[in-house]
Amino acid sequence: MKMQLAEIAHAVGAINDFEEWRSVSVTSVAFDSRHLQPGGLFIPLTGEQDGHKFIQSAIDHGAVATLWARDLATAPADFPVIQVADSLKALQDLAQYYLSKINPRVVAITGSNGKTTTKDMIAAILSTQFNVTKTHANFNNEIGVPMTVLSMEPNTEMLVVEMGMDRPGQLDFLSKLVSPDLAVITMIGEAHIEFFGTRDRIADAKMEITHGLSDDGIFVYNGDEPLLQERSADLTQRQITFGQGTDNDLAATDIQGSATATTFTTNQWPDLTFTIPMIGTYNVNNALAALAVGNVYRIRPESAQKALQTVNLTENRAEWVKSANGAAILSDVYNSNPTAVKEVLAAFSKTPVTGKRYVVLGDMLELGDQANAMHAGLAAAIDPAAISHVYLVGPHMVALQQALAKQAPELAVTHYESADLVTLSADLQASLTPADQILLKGSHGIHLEQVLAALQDSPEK
Ligand SMILES: CC(=O)N[C@H]1[C@@H](OP(=O)(O)OP(=O)(O)OC[C@H]2O[C@@H](n3ccc(=O)[nH]c3=O)[C@H](O)[C@@H]2O)O[C@H](CO)[C@@H](O)[C@@H]1O[C@H](C)C(=O)N[C@@H](C)C(=O)N[C@H](CCC(=O)N[C@@H](CCC[C@@H](N)C(=O)O)C(=O)O)C(=O)O
Ligand SMILES: Nc1ncnc2c1ncn2[C@@H]1O[C@H](COP(=O)(O)OP(=O)(O)OP(=O)(O)O)[C@@H](O)[C@H]1O
Ligand SMILES: C[C@@H](N)C(=O)N[C@H](C)C(=O)O
Repeated sequence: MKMQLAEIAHAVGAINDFEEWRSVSVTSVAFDSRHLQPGGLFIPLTGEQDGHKFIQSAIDHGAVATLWARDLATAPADFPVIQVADSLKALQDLAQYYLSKINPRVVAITGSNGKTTTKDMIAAILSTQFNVTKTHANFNNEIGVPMTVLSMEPNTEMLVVEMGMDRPGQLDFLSKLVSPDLAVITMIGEAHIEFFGTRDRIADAKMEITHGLSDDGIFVYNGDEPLLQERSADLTQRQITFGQGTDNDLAATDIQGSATATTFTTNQWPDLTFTIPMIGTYNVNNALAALAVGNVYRIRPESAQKALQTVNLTENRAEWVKSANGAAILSDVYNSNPTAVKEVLAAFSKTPVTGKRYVVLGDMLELGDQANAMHAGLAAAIDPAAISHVYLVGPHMVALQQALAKQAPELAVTHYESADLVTLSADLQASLTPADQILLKGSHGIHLEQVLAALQDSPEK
């Protein structure tokens, strides 16, 4: 980005006199002083601590100006300051201004699972023809979305933005913040169901992503999900469905999976075989969503085919890596919820292996009073003929341990407390041989990435 301070001050409703600094040029923004680049605007946010206390660190890292939502008397002397009432709102207002200035077409993606993967796939396909800016990693909330907007280069033609939520109203806000031209819902699962109670209410909240859609906007959604089909009937915008069902506008046909890649054809382009460098039928759905979006923007299917084949995916989403002793690790440690676990277990249990298959499952968080039943319910997705040993981590996983003791008493199952990741890692290192495969999946808050790092024999990520 490149804006002068005067422009920024007007966009955020500055309440101080900034005239002497009006021509200071800003080329980036950061809310963490440690991430500031020279020429950056520091945006002090309040988390556990008050970000304002890091202003000197911001200046040391190259900040040329700062927002300030505190008494001006506490601001740094002789340094460009824009005083605002609320720095988070100022960040959001600045993003909305910058978005209108660059004026890209906006594709917004949400869903209980698959947001990040689908975002990466859509960006890869659109990048074959357009200048694309996409969400960095998982920056998908009321801070992450404005940061994504402000990361756009001036020549950005397409903005591909991931939107997350764990409460009603959040997607309504984010959708109205960026006014998408096209909105995608990947699927409805059980993520954050603790705060909704039912999948119906999750679907209601996910549909909020259409609230910012213009009348000529487009809604792309998983046509296999009845909760979305029901709700899409209320929309006037053009709709495109994708999924496995043959009645979808874009349906997968002839899916063939291997450990490291999945191929499929579609009803729209029956003579074209698509390949994605990842495991799982569920990722075919993510690819279908991306193909549907590419088709809206007239990307040739052959170009989309090539883009999917080499898509650069965000780490720890069913990513194959090697352990220090050569065993194959399927790292799916970013997050977890029941549908995601069942999907990846189904795929992992079919992968060819010469040694044994091990599974490490960490607690699935934010499931509320359904947690015990949902953890026990995973037992049906664990095939003792395919899996040699199940390692469970966290208090909720005791319910799965008990269910497996009844369902498959012969299956080796070991349970660890959340604090015992070092012990778990040591036990795994003692068991794994180069011929084995191991799946790691757990909620963000269980931090199985620590086990991953131990098995890769690298410093904790
Ligand atoms: C509020 C905030 O700024 N949080 C960030 C902060 O965390 P924390 O509060 O622990 O930091 P501190 O108290 O230490 O610091 C306070 C501020 O001071 C800054 N600072 C600190 C030290 C220093 O030396 N210099 C500094 O300037 C600091 O940056 C703070 O601003 O700091 C962390 C480290 O920078 C940040 O990671 C943290 O950011 C939070 C996680 C955040 O929301 N970041 C967004 C950019 C984002 O999108 N993060 C995503 C995860 C989003 C997510 O969880 N999405 C959910 C769905 C949506 C749920 C929604 N309700 C929500 O709350 O998110 C999902 O399921 O996907 C990501 O990180 O991947
Ligand atoms: N379409 C899908 N259906 C079911 N599960 C999926 C789907 N896509 C991905 N997953 C599962 O969800 C995990 C996270 O994928 P991804 O990060 O793309 O989703 P996300 O919605 O961004 O997740 P989060 O909300 O945790 O950031 C994957 O590793 C996989 O286990
Ligand atoms: C990534 C974050 N929003 C999230 O989903 N947290 C849950 C509770 C987790 O820790 O898995």
